[in-house]
Amino acid sequence: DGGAGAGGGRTGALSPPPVTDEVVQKIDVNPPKGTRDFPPEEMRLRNWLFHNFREVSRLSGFEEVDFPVLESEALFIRKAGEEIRDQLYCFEDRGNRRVALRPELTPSLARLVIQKGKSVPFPLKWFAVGQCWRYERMTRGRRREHYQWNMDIIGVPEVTAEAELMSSIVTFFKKVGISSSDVGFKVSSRKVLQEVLRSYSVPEILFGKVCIIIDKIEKIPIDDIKNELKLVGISEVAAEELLQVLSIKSLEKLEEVLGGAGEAISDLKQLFSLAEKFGYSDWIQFDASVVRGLAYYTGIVFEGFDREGKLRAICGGGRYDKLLSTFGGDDLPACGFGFGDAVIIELLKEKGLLPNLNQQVENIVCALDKNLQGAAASVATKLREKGQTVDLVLESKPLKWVFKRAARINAQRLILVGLSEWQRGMVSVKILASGEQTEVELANLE
Ligand SMILES: CC(=O)Nc1cnc2ccccc2c1
Repeated sequence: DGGAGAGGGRTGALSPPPVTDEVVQKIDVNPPKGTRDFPPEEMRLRNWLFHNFREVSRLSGFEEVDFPVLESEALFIRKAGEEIRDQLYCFEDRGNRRVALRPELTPSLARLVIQKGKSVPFPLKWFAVGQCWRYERMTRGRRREHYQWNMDIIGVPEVTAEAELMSSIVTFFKKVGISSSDVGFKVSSRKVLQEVLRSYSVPEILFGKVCIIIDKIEKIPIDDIKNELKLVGISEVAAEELLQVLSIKSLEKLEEVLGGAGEAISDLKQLFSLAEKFGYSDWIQFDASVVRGLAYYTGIVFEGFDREGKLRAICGGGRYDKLLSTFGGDDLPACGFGFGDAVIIELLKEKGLLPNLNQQVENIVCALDKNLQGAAASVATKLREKGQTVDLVLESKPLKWVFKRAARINAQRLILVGLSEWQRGMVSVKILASGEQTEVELANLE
């Protein structure tokens, strides 16, 4: 209702409601539309997932970085008609600055690389796990935020960098129990598109726009694709040839069409041979229709997909050799990928691979009467100093309540601090699995 809230009907300019400490109106306890809370159970799963992301990145010698979730809007203004641009979560702040919640991490990473300039040792191998935002009409009921794992290599022009990145993703999949019969990577190069467009002397500046249109190939009718291509100035003949080439599923066929001289073929051949050496050949396949939906990719592009075809892309990435120079930096070769936190969880559910994560504590410590609360606290501290996890009962509770809590938090041991034992320097220790109960000297408790 806006105006008539707490302070009764207000006239003239809306003034903030009077600060009162009683509840003036029931607030909505749900998180904002399209966003999630992470109560303990969900947070354990999220931590498990992010721990695996970080372990794989560490295994490959990558260093973790992070950036503000809020960036200047200018960082994301691209003219190629990307969906991520239409859904930018942008606004004007109180200093009248145009800002945006980041929709992806790569532009921030590029900004930091340029900021660091020559002071960092190339090649850079950086990774990040960060929340990304989009603002889309809730009609679609989709989430407005998700977390993305990114790994990027800056300063390596050869496709060994792309091969290394895909190797890291394969390592992650294996680590969580996913095999090449569950998922695969569709791999292509935007140089395929580039070579076809050049043969029809289409100006380079249309390249990004054409890629974004082509990326919608499985999302909108083919006639709309042709129409959009015509609108940006691609001739019907060129569009036909483009769509023909995009249906090629083998490198041999592609070589027949493009000839063996171009970079697209040599990059892809090198990549497939490296995949063999890395040992993940059975995970990847050439598919010329993969272009990805981000305008800045310039070379190899890849996306992880579930072989049952039930889910959206699991992850995606590629080479973006021009992004840093468009931000005014040096012309630095770069490649990377983004891996969202949503589809992978759906896939793990489908495959019955979700880990069973419960709260675990080693000890629950309880005073048997309230005069021993201090004693119980000293026992808890002693155990914690030894690195043991302790849930300390903070108020006097009936034993029935303590046993119930011990079971719920999966405590291994119940430590009871009773008066007669305490006076003899002892505490009572009950192993909850076996029920075995013993008296232990405080000094020997570990
Ligand atoms: C499946 C899912 O949650 N996707 C998702 C959710 N939020 C986003 C926010 C920004 C960019 C991409 C996003 C993608």
